[in-house]
Amino acid sequence: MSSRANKPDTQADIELRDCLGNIPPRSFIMKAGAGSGKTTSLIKGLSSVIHMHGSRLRKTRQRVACITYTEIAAGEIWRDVGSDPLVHVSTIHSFMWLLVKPFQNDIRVWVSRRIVEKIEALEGKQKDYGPRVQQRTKDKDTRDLERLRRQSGRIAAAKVFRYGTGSNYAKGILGHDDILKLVPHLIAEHPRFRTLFARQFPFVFVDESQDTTTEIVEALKTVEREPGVTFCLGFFGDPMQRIYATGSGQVEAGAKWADIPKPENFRCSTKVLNLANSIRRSGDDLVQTLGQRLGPDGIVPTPEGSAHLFILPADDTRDANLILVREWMAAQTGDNYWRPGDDDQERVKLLVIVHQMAARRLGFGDLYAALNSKAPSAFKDGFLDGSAWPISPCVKFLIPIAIAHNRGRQLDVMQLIRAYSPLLDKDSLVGVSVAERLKELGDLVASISAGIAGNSGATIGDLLKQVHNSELLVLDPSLVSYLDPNAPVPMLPDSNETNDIDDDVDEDDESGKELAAMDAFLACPANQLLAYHTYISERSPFWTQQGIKGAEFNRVLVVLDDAESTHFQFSYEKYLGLKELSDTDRKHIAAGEETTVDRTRRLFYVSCTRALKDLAVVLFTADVEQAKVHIRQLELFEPEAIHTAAVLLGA
Ligand SMILES: Nc1ncnc2c1ncn2[C@@H]1O[C@H](COP(=O)(O)OP(=O)(O)OP(=O)(O)O)[C@@H](O)[C@H]1O
Repeated sequence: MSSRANKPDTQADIELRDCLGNIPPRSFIMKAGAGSGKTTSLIKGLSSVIHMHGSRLRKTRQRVACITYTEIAAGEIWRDVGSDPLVHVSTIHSFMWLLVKPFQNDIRVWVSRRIVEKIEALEGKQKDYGPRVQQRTKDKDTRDLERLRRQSGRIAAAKVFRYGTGSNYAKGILGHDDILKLVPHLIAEHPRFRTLFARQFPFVFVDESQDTTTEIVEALKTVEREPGVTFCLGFFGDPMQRIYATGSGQVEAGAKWADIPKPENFRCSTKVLNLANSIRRSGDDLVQTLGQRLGPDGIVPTPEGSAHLFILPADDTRDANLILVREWMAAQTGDNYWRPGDDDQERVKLLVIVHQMAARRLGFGDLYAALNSKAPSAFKDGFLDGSAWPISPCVKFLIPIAIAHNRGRQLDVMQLIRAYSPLLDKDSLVGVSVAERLKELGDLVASISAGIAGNSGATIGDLLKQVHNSELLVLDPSLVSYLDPNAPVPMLPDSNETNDIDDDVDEDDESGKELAAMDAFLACPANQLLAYHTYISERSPFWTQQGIKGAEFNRVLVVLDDAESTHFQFSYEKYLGLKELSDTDRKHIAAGEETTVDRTRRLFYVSCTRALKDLAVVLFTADVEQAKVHIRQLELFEPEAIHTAAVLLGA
């Protein structure tokens, strides 16, 4: 077995084993900070289940389920438990689909009801149209309603229901969102479903539980409470590392559950850990201690490391100053890898929330403006990790396939088609010559690649319409609604226009905002997707696909820059007390709801705690001196580790 399963036991691992060995096994939560080894404990826990209960589980054809955040994490965990078939590791969506797939009749009933609900919601919306609702919103609603009514009439014709990336009920395809709603519904309404679930998987562990939706957490807890079933549920998470608004944050332990603390940090150097603890002081006050690291020759001392803050002017010296910071860090730490080089990605992990000006410089200014400036908040959030529904098919399929095609990696092209496209499914090949279909696919891929990685001048709208019309992908219905042939051709707004709006803006007209954002998005040149992809996969603190979450790097450079930011979910200046809170923030505080400050603190915490040894934080701000005086009082960084441009002069 691999290294993670063989890490030395901590007290938490011993308590976890006690839970698993208890008769009946006891459910638990393990809440612990960054780098505390939660995933390591989870893997050790899975190994313990195999060891303690394996032969019984095998006889009764039962398995242990482990839910993780990404396919990549799932693969790593499964390998860490020796690829044991007793353990089923998967993402939440795949796991939920595995549970629900055999219940085809119940799915059909649910889908019919869901369409009726959607129709009723739209009809209700139409009745309540206020004077400000645009005619285009009304037309779109009418088209959506017609589509839903058509689908409703065709449900009976769907032979089986399958799980896909987007949903198309008439074709029997359920999307991600459907699965996350369907399963909690079946769990809540059908005792038999709860019993069968627990019988199949008597142990269920959830990693990164802070980002698991509240509905799923509650549904799992309902199974755990079912009388007469044996079901051991374990949540591993850290509320301070929640990055999605839909995440449950802190999972509360049930009455008889164990609440297992894990106070050590095995990842960060002493200085980085001190900073991490300081960041949490204004949050939930969780304090971590240095974990004792054991090497083959005994205890390995924790490196002292460093955590520096550079407060620098927010002007056109930014890029030059970032290079000077790296030079300074190299000289200070004696680590040459701080200096820029050809293999820069391997050297320093740069984490930054991009803003309008940077996006323009990096080559995706229009795309940024479309999905940020006046866009609904769900688009802004999902922009930073590629999960927003307009852009997600581009991130998952169109961009990777264009890259693979251009590099001549045919195997990767085919793998992507097999994973995402229904065009090679058995059903879709009935009566079609395979050679013809492959030729059709080849042409489509070439055209997409020319749009994204070539100079065909195609817009994102052109590509998505092509994908939709050829049925290359099943797209999310929200997106389909904009690709309708009757929808007017979108126009690209002037990207140099200042689109900044205050965060106190009226949030009521979300449909109007969505229309405007989608117009701009579909009109964007498709070749901006490549630059955007480079940003999110290399610099975004939110990129979970092969990710920042759970990842660690020797040298981390975190850039805090609110300038021109239209991403009001985050503001480093508000977090650091350099900018006044808005009325909206105050309203949220009064209502006990989370604020920009809470979200930014979590983002800052996740970013800083990726550093194994040395960390440089660069704050670009208008008034450097005032910021320096203020930040010193916060006691986040050690006073001698707070610098201004003066320190860089000799670098
Ligand atoms: N018991 C241990 N002894 C020594 N090192 C450990 C131990 N447990 C974990 N580690 C090491 O600490 C680091 C962090 O572990 P892991 O990724 O499991 O933490 P985590 O709590 O899941 O992190 P995060 O929540 O920040 O993503 C890894 O390098 C891991 O190998």
